[in-house]
Amino acid sequence: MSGRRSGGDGGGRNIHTKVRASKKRTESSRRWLERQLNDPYVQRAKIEGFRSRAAFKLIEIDERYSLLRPGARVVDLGAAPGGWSQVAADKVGSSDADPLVVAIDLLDMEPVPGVVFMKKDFLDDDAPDALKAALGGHQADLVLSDMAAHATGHRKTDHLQIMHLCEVAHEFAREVLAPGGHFLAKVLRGGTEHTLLAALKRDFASVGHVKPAASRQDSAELYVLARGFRGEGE
Ligand SMILES: C[S@@+](CC[C@H](N)C(=O)[O-])C[C@H]1O[C@@H](n2cnc3c(N)ncnc32)[C@H](O)[C@@H]1O
Repeated sequence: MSGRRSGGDGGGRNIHTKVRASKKRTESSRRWLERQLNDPYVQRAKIEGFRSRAAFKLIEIDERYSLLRPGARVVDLGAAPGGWSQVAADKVGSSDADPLVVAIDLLDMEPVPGVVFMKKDFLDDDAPDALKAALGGHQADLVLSDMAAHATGHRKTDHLQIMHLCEVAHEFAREVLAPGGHFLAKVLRGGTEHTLLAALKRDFASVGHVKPAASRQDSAELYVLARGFRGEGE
């Protein structure tokens, strides 16, 4: 009788698979760390007190399109850790006494002055009403979505997940935006973003894609910007 137990080979293969997977994880963590250390936006975010390098994407888009006007009401979907909320609150002049920015995320977020935050899944049925209540019955001038589901690494799946978030965000924007309001949302290149553009063109006067410099050039990330909401039912 062989000294090997029947599970021996399987166990051995399992260990090799685990070692390979662990090496792959270590390698990708090493690459991530290297990228962080060499990323000028990560350094700038630290120096300028922003929670994320993503803050510079919104700053850059706003410099080009003037979306964040003083007094504007903003909804920030997928807000954590809070870079976009910081930028929005600062530019619209939001304060805790008169908050103009409402934010939501699955994850917790350290408080940002002038931002009403709720930890919640935006895809929950009651999320739109909770956000509207936080807006105190006011319409919004800008709906932002930087939401991204946890990446699976499967390009098509990641693309479809983010497009779904974006479509639901568009539906929400139709319900809360004031006429003339704007919608900015993250998408990933991959095919169906043109369907979304067509849907947005029915509701907004001007629709297009934006790729800010702070968005990594080797990533499929893009932002769809729809300006000049025509108003519900038009
Ligand atoms: C790229 S991060 C946002 C970064 C943020 N704009 C900033 O400047 O710090 C994407 C966020 O989307 C959130 N998210 C993804 N799916 C969501 C969902 N269904 N509901 C709420 N938040 C979601 C994630 O938890 C994550 O924090």
